Amino acid sequence: MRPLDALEETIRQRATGADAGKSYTAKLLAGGVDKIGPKVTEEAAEVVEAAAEPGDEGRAHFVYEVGDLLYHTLVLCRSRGVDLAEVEAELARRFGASGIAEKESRPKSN
Ligand SMILES: N=c1c2ncn([C@@H]3O[C@H](COP(=O)(O)OP(=O)(O)OP(=O)(O)O)[C@@H](O)[C@H]3O)c2ncn1[C@@H]1O[C@H](COP(=O)(O)O)[C@@H](O)[C@H]1O
Repeated sequence: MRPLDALEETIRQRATGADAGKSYTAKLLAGGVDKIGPKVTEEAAEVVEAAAEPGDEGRAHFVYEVGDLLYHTLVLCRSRGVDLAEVEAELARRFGASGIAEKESRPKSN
């Protein structure tokens, strides 16, 4: 299972009865979009800040912050009842619309 899928599954489990006192995810979900929305905004700003940091340390910090943003975005999706698969289907639809998927799957002619 991809880490993103495993994370989505954990978030799904937290949405069904986890203790908001013990689980940060359950606490966020209990607050709904009003609570999770500002966290996504905050994490997005931290991603952009980290993107400007130089060197290996800056790069590692950027990766860390992107992880935070993906986590909070998945929690927001759960709050709206949206699965990652639905977002992936939307991205796939765009590939279809732009013809990129077709071009990539086409055998290369020399
Ligand atoms: N990936 C994450 C993850 N990324 C970030 N965070 C939490 O997000 C919070 C962000 O930090 P902040 O300082 O901005 O927030 P805070 O001040 O602690 O809290 P608030 O501002 O929201 O009140 C921290 O508490 C982090 O621990 C995460 N919490 C949980 N997960 C995943 O979710 C799983 C379930 O977690 P629980 O629901 O806590 O059991 C974990 O095993 C992880 O896989």
